[in-house]
Amino acid sequence: MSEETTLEAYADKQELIDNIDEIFESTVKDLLVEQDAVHVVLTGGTVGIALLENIDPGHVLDWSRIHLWWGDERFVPAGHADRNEGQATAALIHRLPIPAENVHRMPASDAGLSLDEAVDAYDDELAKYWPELPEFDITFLGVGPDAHIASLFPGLEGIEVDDRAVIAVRNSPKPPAERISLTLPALNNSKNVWVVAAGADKADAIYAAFTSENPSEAPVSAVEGTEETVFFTDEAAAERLIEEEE
Ligand SMILES: O=C(O)[C@H](O)[C@@H](O)[C@H](O)[C@H](O)COP(=O)(O)O
Repeated sequence: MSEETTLEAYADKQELIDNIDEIFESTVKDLLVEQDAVHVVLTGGTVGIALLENIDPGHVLDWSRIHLWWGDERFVPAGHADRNEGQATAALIHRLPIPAENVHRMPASDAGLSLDEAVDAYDDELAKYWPELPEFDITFLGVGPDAHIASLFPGLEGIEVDDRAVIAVRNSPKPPAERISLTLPALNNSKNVWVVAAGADKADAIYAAFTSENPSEAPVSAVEGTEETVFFTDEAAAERLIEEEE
């Protein structure tokens, strides 16, 4: 973890997602002044979806220049309640004036592709924009109580992959078992990596993020954006770190 990694702990989950809303708007606005398009990676999970629901519809952002990607997806049929993209669509995307071609969903399991073919298809989609590693602007990541990020879980081989941007996951301990995930090098090749977590059940994971030196045990400890890495949490999730400082 780099020195550029910071922790912003808010009183509770609502304060956390309200602040992310403001920071997201101002960061995207600033980026749109400097560059033609802004690429944002979304995450599933409770806070990841709650923050999308909370995005103020009054924001004046040029959504035609904003692209949405996913850090991971559950490999289930389209329309299944587990789909991260479906939850994100219901929470935010359906109310955005965003062109359909800017929303880069990972394939569903009923799209006529095997899991490996679906992984290749997402790789091809990324390659339309970046020949090598994707260069995202903002990457949101939730974190599990076991310290996983995206679908990179402790003890599984996915966290070690460093030669491709997208992988198939077949043995996720968090159901469903089959998933598609970006790899650590792809997630970390983002200007801003923003980890979001709330609740006391995340306290061990957030503590590990700042103290572990073993990504295989605590994948979240390996996140690092190219410019900035911020952990946005509530006080409950940051409790062990806060206690240590006192
Ligand atoms: O598909 C998923 O499950 C996620 O993308 C996953 O990485 C999630 O962000 C964390 O598990 C946190 O989820 P919770 O906030 O629900 O604990």
